[in-house]
Amino acid sequence: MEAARPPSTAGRFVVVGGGIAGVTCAEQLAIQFPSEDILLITAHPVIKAVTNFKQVSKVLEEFDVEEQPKTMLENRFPNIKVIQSEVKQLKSKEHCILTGDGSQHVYKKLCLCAGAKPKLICEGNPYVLGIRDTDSAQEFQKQLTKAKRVMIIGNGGIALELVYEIEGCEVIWAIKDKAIGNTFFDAGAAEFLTSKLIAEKPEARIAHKRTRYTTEGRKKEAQTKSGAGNLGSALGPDWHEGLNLKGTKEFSHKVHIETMCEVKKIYLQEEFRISKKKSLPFPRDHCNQSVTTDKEAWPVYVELTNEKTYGCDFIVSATGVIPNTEPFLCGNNFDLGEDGGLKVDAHMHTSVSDVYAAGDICTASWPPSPFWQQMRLWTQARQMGWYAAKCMAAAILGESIDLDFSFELFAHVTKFFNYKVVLLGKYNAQGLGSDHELMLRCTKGQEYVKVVMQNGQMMGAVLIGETDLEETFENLILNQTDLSSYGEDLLDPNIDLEDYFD
Ligand SMILES: Cc1cc2nc3c(=O)[nH]c(=O)nc-3n(C[C@H](O)[C@H](O)[C@H](O)COP(=O)(O)OP(=O)(O)OC[C@H]3O[C@@H](n4cnc5c(N)ncnc54)[C@H](O)[C@@H]3O)c2cc1C
Ligand SMILES: NC(=O)C1=CN([C@@H]2O[C@H](COP(=O)(O)OP(=O)(O)OC[C@H]3O[C@@H](n4cnc5c(N)ncnc54)[C@H](OP(=O)(O)O)[C@@H]3O)[C@@H](O)[C@H]2O)C=CC1
Repeated sequence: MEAARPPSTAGRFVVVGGGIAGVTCAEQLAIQFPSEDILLITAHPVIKAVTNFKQVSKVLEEFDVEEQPKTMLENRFPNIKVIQSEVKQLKSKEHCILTGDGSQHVYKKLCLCAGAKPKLICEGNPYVLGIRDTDSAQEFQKQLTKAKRVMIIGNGGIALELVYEIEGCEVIWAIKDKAIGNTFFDAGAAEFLTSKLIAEKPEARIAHKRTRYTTEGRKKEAQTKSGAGNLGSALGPDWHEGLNLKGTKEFSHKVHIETMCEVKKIYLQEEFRISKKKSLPFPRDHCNQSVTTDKEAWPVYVELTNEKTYGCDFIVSATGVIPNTEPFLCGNNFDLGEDGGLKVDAHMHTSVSDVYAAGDICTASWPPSPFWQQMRLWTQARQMGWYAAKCMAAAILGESIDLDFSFELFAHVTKFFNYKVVLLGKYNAQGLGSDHELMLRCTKGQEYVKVVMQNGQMMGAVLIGETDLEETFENLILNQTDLSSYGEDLLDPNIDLEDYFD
């Protein structure tokens, strides 16, 4: 492909953030403008790079993610210069950013990819941990090695992974909902998975084809003190693989689930003792014993809204994320989404001139395709970073650009409880109201297949286990094939759908 003309506007392309979104954006800009310097500014000494990218179907993709020292990126792309420094202030009117090392960088187009941070149930409590980056994951591991009981709050991705991975430590899992995994599953899929949580873990794990995560860069940079506070990039698939998530005891799983409750109050040991002396009415714990009879003196106690109180060694707040817009974007006039992200239009452009955003920091604010929704995931960070670079280039070159195809259909491949999990389209009938029907096929311990249908057309699907249906279903959703004549036969395992539709 012929290299694009160097843009004439003053300043250069600047990307903030060394996570998947920022690195992908910088790489793509470097490819499009080989004779231009691209500046990547990131708070952390290691960057995240996508490797072994494979488009496995129209929308489903597989890739590995590596933590790398910044020099590896600079060697691969000599026109990318990485500066390790925290951005302290954006002066959008002047088109410049100020960094912690006292420098000022003028940009012609800027892409903000500063990610997000954990939204904790309580700030400043040393017993409440959030997990975001390698440093916080290591801190969690350190605490776990001394723990007999931990409490996990939240019902999304991190909680699902932790309750399955933690061994040798009692887990009390408190969720707001009736069933586990509300961000990914309905009650049926939750029930299918729950049996796996109660069973002993098999010795050998099944290897699944999926995104992999390696920390080569981190090992190489192990001696480097990041000084980046909590500004590391987010972990991702298989982040726990290299960590020994074992407590002090010898059993594998011991998970107790408290449903439909939230945290009412957290007491440190001393506060708890004082309130006990005042003989407040103490709720009962999961063994149906009053906590007052619990012989253990726990460092921290959690009172739930269902009137139960549990003592534990520490609490993991796996309660979602908040986009990293504070404090460095203060004083600029960004439109924010309800979730606190920078609103971006169909060209990944924010409400501020020449400023784009991608990944966890942004809130997609274009009218979405009927089968897509934003979720703060690795795949979307990569797709947005790549597409943002394309849009920045198109704007400089005065070209038009259509919304990328990856935003046509939501597609996520992951692994929960050692099952392969594929989510497609409106997999939980999001936004479809009551005007839809569900079809199910389930073989206990083996597979769970759910499709969401509307007017005889497939709108979404949840595939758990080795179903091999993802590509066919992807096509059925994208093509909006009329499936009304198949009725329940659509999920008949004796019918080879591929023969019909591929
Ligand atoms: C524990 C965990 C497990 C996950 N598992 C999965 C999974 O299995 N599958 C999946 O798809 N997704 C998963 N995710 C989500 C996924 O990791 C994120 O959606 C994705 O990595 C976000 O990428 P990003 O580039 O937008 O942000 P980040 O990776 O957070 O990168 C942000 C970058 O910005 C830098 N930065 C921040 N502020 C500043 C500043 N002021 N100045 C300079 N630099 C700054 C940071 O140092 C960092 O380099 C997981 C997340 C977590 C926390
Ligand atoms: N395999 C994968 O794909 C994984 C993906 N991730 C991603 O990493 C990011 C962080 O993960 P995670 O923290 O689990 O975030 P998620 O957004 O996945 O889940 C947050 C959970 O916490 C609940 N919650 C929010 N506030 C409270 C509260 N005050 N009290 C109790 N529960 C609360 C939410 O309920 P509600 O929805 O009702 O608000 C939701 O169940 C997410 O973007 C996630 O998608 C993480 C791990 C694995």
